[in-house]
Amino acid sequence: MTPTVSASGLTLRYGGTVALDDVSLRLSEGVTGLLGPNGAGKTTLLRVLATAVPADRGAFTVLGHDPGTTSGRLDVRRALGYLPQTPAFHPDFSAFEFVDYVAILKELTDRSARHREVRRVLEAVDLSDVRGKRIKRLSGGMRQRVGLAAALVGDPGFLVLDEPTVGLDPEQRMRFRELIAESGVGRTVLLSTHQTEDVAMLCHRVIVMVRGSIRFEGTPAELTARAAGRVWSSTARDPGARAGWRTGTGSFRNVGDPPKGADLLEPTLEDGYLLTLDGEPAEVAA
Ligand SMILES: Nc1ncnc2c1ncn2[C@@H]1O[C@H](COP(=O)(O)OP(=O)(O)OP(=O)(O)O)[C@@H](O)[C@H]1O
Repeated sequence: MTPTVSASGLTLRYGGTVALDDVSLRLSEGVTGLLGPNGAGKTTLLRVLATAVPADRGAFTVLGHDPGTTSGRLDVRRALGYLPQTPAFHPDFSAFEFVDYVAILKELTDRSARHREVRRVLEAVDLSDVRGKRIKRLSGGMRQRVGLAAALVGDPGFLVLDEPTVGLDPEQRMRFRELIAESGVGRTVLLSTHQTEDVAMLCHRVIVMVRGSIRFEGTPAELTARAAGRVWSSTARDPGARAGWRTGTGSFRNVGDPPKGADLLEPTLEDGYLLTLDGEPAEVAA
């Protein structure tokens, strides 16, 4: 697939902390999930790609634009929709007013065309009915949808979403996943998350970051396959297990190096992810 976003050698330090350590990647149309433990550098990578903070070293392009130049940076920002981890809503704004405000910042100067666009994105995230309500009166799920609507203003080709499903109940999360999946049609979406189900359900590619570096890049099926033959059931926690827990049925589910003749279980993406975190060598799948 043709890459729409390419980065090479991105490095960023905060004092003695290396938040990004020589990160290179290629993204294409569709939803790519970014997994990694707390402090792995996910937010930092998203902020760099969203031109919110410059890297110390390295380069990247977004839809052919180079943010290393002043005009290229503007072009990247025009092509970008960014939903940060904690969006800075003005709580007294209505959903419409907030998205309209973002549309003004995105240089949609013609008032009636802009209002049409604001109505379009609010409709796309299913908020038309509450567009006049103040943001402080909306539920957490609705607020996240206001943030997504703001990110979608102007139909950006590259959408960056930082943990958008955090704090949502299962029903809201499912609805939000549907919206992200729709947003990924004909567009490049990079989504950071701690939810392996988000990745299993809606991503066509997945990147795993650990301590500022990319540990794995490939399809969700390839990440799951890393745990093939390495998940098993037992009556007590197995010493060969890198992770193991008692399940609701009373038996143990173990992930790691199974003993001979172990009762193997079907692996999940989470199992592949756990093994990738746990000192597995880096792997970049084609
Ligand atoms: N503004 C900052 N000043 C100093 N250190 C920072 C700053 N932002 C991030 N860091 C550090 O850089 C590293 C990467 O942080 P980052 O927030 O990118 O990780 P993350 O994978 O997004 O974590 P989380 O899942 O908890 O959001 C961490 O060690 C963090 O403490």
